[in-house]
Amino acid sequence: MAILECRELTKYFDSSLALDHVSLTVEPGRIVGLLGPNGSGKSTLIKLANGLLVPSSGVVTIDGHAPGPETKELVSYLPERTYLSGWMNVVQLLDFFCDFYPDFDRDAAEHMLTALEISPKLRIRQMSKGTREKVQLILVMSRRARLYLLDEPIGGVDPATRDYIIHTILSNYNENASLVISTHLIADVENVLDDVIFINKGRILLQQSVDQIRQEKGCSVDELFREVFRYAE
Ligand SMILES: Nc1ncnc2c1ncn2[C@@H]1O[C@H](COP(=O)(O)OP(=O)(O)OP(=O)(O)O)[C@@H](O)[C@H]1O
Repeated sequence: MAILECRELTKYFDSSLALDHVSLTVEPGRIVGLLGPNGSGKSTLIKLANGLLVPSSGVVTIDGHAPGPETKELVSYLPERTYLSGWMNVVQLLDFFCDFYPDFDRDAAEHMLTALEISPKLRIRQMSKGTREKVQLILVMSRRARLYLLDEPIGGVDPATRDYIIHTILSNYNENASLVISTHLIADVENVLDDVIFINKGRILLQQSVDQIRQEKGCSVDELFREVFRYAE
């Protein structure tokens, strides 16, 4: 069964259409790039999957269930904006995640924080944007979840560290889990993606595996994205 499924998922904000009859599936064990320009509906889709928004029509399910308390145990979510309190330091954040999430692997988180030389005493409000993103991503990826929904995880991280982060994190997560990464930094993530979903103005333009794209179209995801969006209305 698909871990995430949307059928004809539609979301209006007042009269403005943010998602327009979106149908897609994410299978277990896949790393999926949700790729689209600003305002294309990526965050709206992820929030609907988390139950933070309610669909105007259509359905979203996680492992066959509508978003709710049951699915929150399966999903580890990295929101677009931080929800962590500025006064908390890294140790307090680790304590918080341990208390809150039974599936949190504290050793794995500590290991990644050490690898990235992030001091345990550092408070959220003292962190640079990039460091804050690294810490949040480590916390979210240290849960042993079935589905990770990452909304723009690495926008503030410098390009030299992005690759390292992506690989550190991917070498620490459960291979049977699925990952949806929303980003417009395609070149940085395309080597780790199994599938891509292109979204524009609330509509899915393409859902395909990266291997298929390379074989059939003979180009990289980044090149195809530029091509498709050049002609998108
Ligand atoms: N709470 C809201 N109220 C009204 N309109 C909203 C709200 N949230 C999103 N929208 C609108 O819905 C559309 C999709 O927004 P969304 O945030 O999902 O895009 P996105 O692809 O995540 O963009 P970005 O890459 O800039 O984060 C946009 O036109 C946005 O202005």
